Amino acid sequence: MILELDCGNSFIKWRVIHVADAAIESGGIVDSDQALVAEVAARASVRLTGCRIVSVRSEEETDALCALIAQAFAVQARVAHPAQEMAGVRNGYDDYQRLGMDRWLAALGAFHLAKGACLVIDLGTAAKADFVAADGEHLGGYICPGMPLMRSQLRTHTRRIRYDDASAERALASLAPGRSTVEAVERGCVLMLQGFAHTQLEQARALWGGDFTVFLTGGDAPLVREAVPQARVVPDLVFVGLAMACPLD
Ligand SMILES: Nc1ncnc2c1ncn2[C@@H]1O[C@H](COP(=O)(O)OP(=O)(O)O)[C@@H](O)[C@H]1O
Ligand SMILES: CC(C)(COP(=O)(O)O)[C@@H](O)C(=O)NCCC(=O)O
Ligand SMILES: [K+]
Repeated sequence: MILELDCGNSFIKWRVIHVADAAIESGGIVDSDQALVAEVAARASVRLTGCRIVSVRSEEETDALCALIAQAFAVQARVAHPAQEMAGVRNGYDDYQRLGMDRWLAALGAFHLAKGACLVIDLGTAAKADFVAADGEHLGGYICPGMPLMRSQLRTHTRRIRYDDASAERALASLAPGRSTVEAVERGCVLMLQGFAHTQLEQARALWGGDFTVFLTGGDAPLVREAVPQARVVPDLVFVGLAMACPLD
């Protein structure tokens, strides 16, 4: 079995898949290396034979995670690295090594699934959009603060915006104009995310008319899915690209 890890800025997404058919054995989301090792050790019933990782964290943090995995599960992790070109997609950055690896792998996965022009909207710590043309040329993209960053900026840089996580969750039962601080902030930030998604769709339409596929991924994808009904919601899009960039057998 193979352990797959997607290390974002806030969370590590993990799953264990079977080598033969890539069927998913188990998976989860954790907020630390230690929690990851504990969860995988508790739930992955069969011994791991390999591990592949995509990380947007520092090299030191990624190396430390690899060392921890080697120690806990006796497997050498393979870390996905940037490429100028892969699986028919050409990296559109001036310096290809600067493109976030999660964005690159999501673009690879999306082009593989769409087999044509595609727009990837990935809503995590940051909100990202990437454009891949029908011929595989990655045209670049956009990075904005995602839901956790918008929320925490308001909480940190104002004196009178304070609320707890439970009331934040309750506030999102509707998107009507807020009648309390928590409703005003939470709903306002969701509308910002939806506005981001709509603007990206407009860009894609200007580029390609109607002939493209929209993918929606990242932990906060559910907050915009109804606002972008034409999008294919693929929560594991980064893992699709990771399997392409780091084949293991
Ligand atoms: N089970 C979960 N645990 C934590 N966050 C979650 C979970 N499900 C959805 N989320 C949302 O996902 C967001 C993080 O998205 P994610 O794509 O994991 O970010 P990153 O890759 O930057 O770490 C959080 O802001 C949170 O709202
Ligand atoms: C933009 C990101 C911070 C997004 O990280 P995430 O929201 O997935 O945690 C990451 O893709 C990154 O560090 N990119 C490098 C800069 C760039 O892509 O231009
Ligand atoms: K991510």
